[in-house]
Amino acid sequence: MEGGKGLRAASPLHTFEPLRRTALNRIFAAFYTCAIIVLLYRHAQALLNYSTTSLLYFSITLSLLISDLVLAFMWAAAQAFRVRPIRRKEFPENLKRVIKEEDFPGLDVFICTADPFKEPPMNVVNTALSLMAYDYPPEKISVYVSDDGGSALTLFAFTEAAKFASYWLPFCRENNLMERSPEVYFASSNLSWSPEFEKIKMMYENMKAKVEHVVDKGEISDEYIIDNPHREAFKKWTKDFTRTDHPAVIQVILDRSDREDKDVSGNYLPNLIYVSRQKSKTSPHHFKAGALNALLRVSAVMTNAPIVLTQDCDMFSNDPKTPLRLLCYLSDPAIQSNLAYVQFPQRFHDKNKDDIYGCEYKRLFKINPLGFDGLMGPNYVGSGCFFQRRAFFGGPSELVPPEFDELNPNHVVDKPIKSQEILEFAHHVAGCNYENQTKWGYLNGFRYGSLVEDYYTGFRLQCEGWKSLFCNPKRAAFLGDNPITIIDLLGQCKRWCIGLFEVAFSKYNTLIYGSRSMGIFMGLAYSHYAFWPLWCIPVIHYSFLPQLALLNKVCILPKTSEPWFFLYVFLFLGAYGQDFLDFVLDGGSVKRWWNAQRMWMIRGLTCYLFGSVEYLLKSLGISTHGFTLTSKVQDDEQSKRYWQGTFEFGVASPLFVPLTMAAIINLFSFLYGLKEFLVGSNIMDGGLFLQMVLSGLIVLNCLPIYGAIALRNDKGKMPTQVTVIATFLSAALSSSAYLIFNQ
Ligand SMILES: O=c1ccn([C@@H]2O[C@H](COP(=O)(O)OP(=O)(O)O[C@H]3O[C@H](CO)[C@@H](O)[C@H](O)[C@H]3O)[C@@H](O)[C@H]2O)c(=O)[nH]1
Ligand SMILES: [Mn+2]
Repeated sequence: MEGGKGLRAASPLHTFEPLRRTALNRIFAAFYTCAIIVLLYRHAQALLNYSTTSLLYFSITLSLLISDLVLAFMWAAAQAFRVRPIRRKEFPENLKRVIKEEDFPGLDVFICTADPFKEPPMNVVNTALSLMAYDYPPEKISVYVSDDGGSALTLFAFTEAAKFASYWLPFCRENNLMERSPEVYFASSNLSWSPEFEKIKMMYENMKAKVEHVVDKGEISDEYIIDNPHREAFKKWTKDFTRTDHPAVIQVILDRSDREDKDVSGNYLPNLIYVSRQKSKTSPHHFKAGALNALLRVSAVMTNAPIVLTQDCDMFSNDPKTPLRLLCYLSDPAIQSNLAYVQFPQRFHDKNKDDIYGCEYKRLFKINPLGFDGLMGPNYVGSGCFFQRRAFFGGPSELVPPEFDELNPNHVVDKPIKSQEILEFAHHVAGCNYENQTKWGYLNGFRYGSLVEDYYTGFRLQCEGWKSLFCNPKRAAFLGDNPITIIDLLGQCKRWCIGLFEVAFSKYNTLIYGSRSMGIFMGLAYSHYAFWPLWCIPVIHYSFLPQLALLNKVCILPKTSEPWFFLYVFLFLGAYGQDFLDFVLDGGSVKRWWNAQRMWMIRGLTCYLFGSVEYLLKSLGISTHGFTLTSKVQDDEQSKRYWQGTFEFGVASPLFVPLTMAAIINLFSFLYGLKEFLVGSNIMDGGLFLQMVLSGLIVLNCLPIYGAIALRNDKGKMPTQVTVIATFLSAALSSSAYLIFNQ
């Protein structure tokens, strides 16, 4: 099929094709729907026959019904992704026929960082360098670094990076490098040696050592800022300057209009601007969304490029031609006029190993691997996403103008960025009280009100009538790291759960408001994520109830001799099998899929549950919950264990208690069932077969947890405290179950 109408068919800029599995998906969905209806009918019938059964049986059926309803809802919502999957392709090589390089749009890059100790400044520098070195006219690029931690260490790292950039950028261009993050490039194995290479490598190592030394010491001694034009800026870090209370610091580190800021080969360098917005304990700062809105304004005042790229500090560019792929869509007037954003996937820089935490789940969770034309592209996932600036100011047909004309997306900046006037105004719009009584965060810019500001903003923009695209080239556009300890991973996921519920239960809820604004399929697709934490209901039910029943020889799932048995088998294999196929057809390995489904189970027993509870407490006003940063520091020992495929527990967190309990109870019920089977009791014919299989599957999933409880002695093992508490609670739970089942 042909995209980009009006272009010669011989040289399209982009195309898309529906995937072959579409028809199969739809047929399967029809069958599966029937099966779900039959299952619900079975439950309803059992409930109605209540008079002839016991209260116990009634409650078990009711609780199974509730979990199955959640499963059915999640399954139905996920079908929105499967009705019309497409795959897109871009042809950047055809661009030169439609657009000249001097007509390329300007690009403002936003890099967010918030804490020099959790997000090492050298990582942030590498991200920035990889983007500054894009294969794009450097005079069209401006890189803005948002430092929410307000740290002089970060500013220092960037003043050093700027010096290095004037060597690094020409080096990348002349050698046509693909990896333009120096750290990644120098660590890669296929390097060709040359004197020039040796020189630049030395330079990088020196800069890195210097920056890391300063960060380790935690302060910048005077000797380091000698001859530095930024000395004045460092003076802003007075005694009273704290991360939560400080004035705005905006420092132009590289200025492309400055004749001195050229690289060693005489080419322009991109603008590089350090921004730390003003913070005060008395005004809300809205975390990352607030930081991005401050950047939207500061960049509007200084450069106002029509395209904005948002980037987390731990995700670097892996393909210098990425912006050209974007242009393939923007050069198509039919698409350009209502396109809010193009999202690129962020893959994990995983050294080709299988990640025990199934890191690909992040991809499956947030980015559907396919594009959904007419129905959906993807949601915005916070990083690796190019926006049209215009999208932040009202729907495609009506502009919601900002307070000042200077912030209007159509405004043309006609003064140099270092001029007094521009700098003063930039500081003004970065003020902590600037947003009071304005539309920022509500009608303009990144939206406030949810800890998943990315998901929420993408959703709201699409409700306004904007479209989005998913661009999934073979070579990943961005690579980054993922947490290597399970507590970091679950903490991150808990924050997402709270944020998603904030959207699900707001007046902009995805199901009603979403379906009304964008149609039922989009509403469902967004709901699949908004109600994500609900997974904890079926996961917890199916991890405890059938097992406790098994321990008491009570049969709560169909017997092998009943026709219902086949219904259960179909429902289970159908959902699991389709998930497996989607994963594998998209290039995932079997082992990765296994890891990903294990993490799904673990999340169900941990962060989905705790996230839901914390959301509840938060909405009752009992507790508050902020944006807890994910740590990007890689402890050597932890890294080693992680890459050996060992789960990293280590901290005594309540999050691990229900998980350990499930591990214990499933092990016991499975062993009990096995014993009964071996001594020849008729428990299998009695219908406990499904319950046995379920326990067995969970035990298999829990193998690393048994290891962490009993076999390991390193720092990452399950803390004894957790094991003791979980054992105690499991004993209490099974005793109560015994009393209930045998009353
Ligand atoms: O007050 C804050 C908090 C965070 N950040 C930045 O936000 C980014 C994401 O934070 P991180 O701790 O890495 O969270 P993750 O869970 O890894 O982030 C995912 O989830 C977030 C929403 O919860 C999205 O914003 C991110 O883009 C997405 O990668 C980082 O660059 C931070 O520096 C800020 O700028 N200000
Ligand atoms: Mn992150």
